[in-house]
Amino acid sequence: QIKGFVFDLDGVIADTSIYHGKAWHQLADELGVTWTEQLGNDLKGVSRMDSLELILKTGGKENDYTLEEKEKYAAEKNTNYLNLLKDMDQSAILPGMADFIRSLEEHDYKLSLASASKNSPLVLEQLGLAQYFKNRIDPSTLKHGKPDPEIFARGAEVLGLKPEECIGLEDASAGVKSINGAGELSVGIGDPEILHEADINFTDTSQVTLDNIKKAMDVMEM
Ligand SMILES: O=P(O)(O)O[C@@H]1O[C@H](CO)[C@@H](O)[C@H](O)[C@H]1O
Ligand SMILES: [Mg+2]
Repeated sequence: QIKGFVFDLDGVIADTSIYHGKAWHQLADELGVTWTEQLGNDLKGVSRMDSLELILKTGGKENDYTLEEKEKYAAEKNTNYLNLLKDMDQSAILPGMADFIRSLEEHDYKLSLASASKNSPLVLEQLGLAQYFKNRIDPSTLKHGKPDPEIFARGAEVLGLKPEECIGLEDASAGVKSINGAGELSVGIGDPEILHEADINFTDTSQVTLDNIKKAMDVMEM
């Protein structure tokens, strides 16, 4: 029986993936690395330093910079990202997500947040959703980032639930892998071809409701 929901943030609750994409694209241009949609997708759900490493590797530049220089570039990207976030308000909550989160609370489901982003407390504040996510996994305490199961496994633990009592929600394939690896039921939001490993697929957040999830679970005879 499902008792809890473990949420990714960027691209699931908040329309912030585009801002991360823009800020990484800006940096890739500066570093002379060709930006592609595929690269943009591959960075989704991946921690800041792992994202930078992925960009450098894509450009064959992974050995061109010292750790110090890499940290400087990562900080530069974050400054650009925070600038893009400056005017963000509750209108950046993805369609249907505020109602969905409220409906979960009304039905006494437990909620936790499993985001790779160190900016998630700020984003939740700006969206006026912080009160729903008191159980937030601090990504700086992780040994391994997504697609490793650690963050979603801890997302269930912090709720005092078993993985099989939880549903994880993600927009990134690295995130779906993490949910599956943790033994939770995975809901993939976005292109079903990219998120083909998800147990349940919705093309966009407006379809994510308790009813639709129950219907999909009935189809899976869960
Ligand atoms: O720079 P933070 O905001 O700490 O981490 C971000 O987390 C995002 C996933 O939610 C990921 O897509 C970005 O590449 C990463 O920079
Ligand atoms: Mg995401």
